[in-house]
Amino acid sequence: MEEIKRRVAEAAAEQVKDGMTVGLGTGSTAYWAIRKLGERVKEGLNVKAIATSSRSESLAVEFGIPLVTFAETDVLDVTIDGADEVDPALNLIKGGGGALLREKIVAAASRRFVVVVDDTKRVDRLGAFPLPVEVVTFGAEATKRALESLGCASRFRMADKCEYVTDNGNFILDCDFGLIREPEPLAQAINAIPGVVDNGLFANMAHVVMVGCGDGSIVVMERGE
Ligand SMILES: O=C[C@H](O)[C@H](O)[C@H](O)COP(=O)(O)O
Repeated sequence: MEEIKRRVAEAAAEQVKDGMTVGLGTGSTAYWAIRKLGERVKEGLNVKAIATSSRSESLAVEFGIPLVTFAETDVLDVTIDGADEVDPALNLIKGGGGALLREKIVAAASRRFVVVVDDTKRVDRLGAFPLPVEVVTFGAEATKRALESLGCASRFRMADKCEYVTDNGNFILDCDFGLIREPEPLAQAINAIPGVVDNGLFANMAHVVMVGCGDGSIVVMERGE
């Protein structure tokens, strides 16, 4: 599995060109893209990057990738990130690693959003993977009840017996909505709840999904406009 992730993530990192500003995703697949980009920087590739989490920021520093901020950057040329589920229309569930908010900000600011996954992430319909929703800590129980009124069962993500806290100081509620018929309206309904910061549904955002398969091939799914 690691080999499949490595191959697909490195193939995406190979597409980065000199002078680009790159969004660095988060997770075990994005790791390989960051690592490969670091190797290319050592060979002379000139890029700048914005990371989607403190973990990826540390990796960028470790691998020698120069970092910038949104104070210096309006638009990123490309972002390479993983996903927890991908449907045939390239809608995604993300946030299994808790980084969904920064990932969505970075993806939304990118000309091209490239998603790298292994083929176990492909589904006909999103929702087997519980949808991560980032909520502010104040009133989190009330936000949980409001979310459940939309028709899900939810639980706070835990880390070492305490609520998991995101890079932004918020909690994550993992929400089981069952299979999701219409991702975009659900994403909007969730984000309309006071206390919700954002959710892990990335509807109509990915431009390309690169899928690493067990036989060594890479399937490229492009979004139809
Ligand atoms: O918050 C984490 C991100 O959305 C990840 O990109 C996602 O969970 C996929 O991670 P992995 O490549 O480790 O399966």
